[in-house]
Amino acid sequence: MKIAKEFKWEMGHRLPFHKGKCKNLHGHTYRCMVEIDGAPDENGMVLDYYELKRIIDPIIEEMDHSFMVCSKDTELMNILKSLETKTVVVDFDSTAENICLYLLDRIKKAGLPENIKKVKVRVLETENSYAEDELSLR
Ligand SMILES: Nc1nc2c(c(=O)[nH]1)N=C([C@H](O)[C@H](O)COP(=O)(O)OP(=O)(O)OP(=O)(O)O)CN2
Repeated sequence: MKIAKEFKWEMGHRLPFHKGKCKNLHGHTYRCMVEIDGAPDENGMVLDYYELKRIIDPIIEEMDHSFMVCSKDTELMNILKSLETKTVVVDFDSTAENICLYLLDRIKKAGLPENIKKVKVRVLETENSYAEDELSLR
């Protein structure tokens, strides 16, 4: 049985390697759908939506109203440091695909109950495009 919940955050980024407009500093209203797959418990719940929110919200909160920057983007790292603005420093370029893998890793590390066998994350950068991947937990 699968259940899912959608989360949303505002975040700036840039893709320094990009030949088009995405090399510029810009932001998105990101959305992600977190889907978990497992056996329902004796109350008929795979996981209480409240519990799912309790696990995922802190990860989303770290990114909300921040600027995601790759540690190799030294020019931008220095600017963000001088601005003393909220940043999320990562070791990858902030493509939707990489953010999706990042979220899967963070969710795995946050820990989900034993009955959850799989987690799937879909990251939407715009209304019209998404990246999605899934992870087996057991
Ligand atoms: N495979 C990927 N392609 C692109 C990514 C990405 O993460 N993975 N990212 C970008 C840019 O960040 C860009 O901001 C988003 O591009 P795009 O979807 O083309 O944005 P638009 O607003 O122009 O498009 P809509 O049609 O409004 O969705 C580029 N490519």
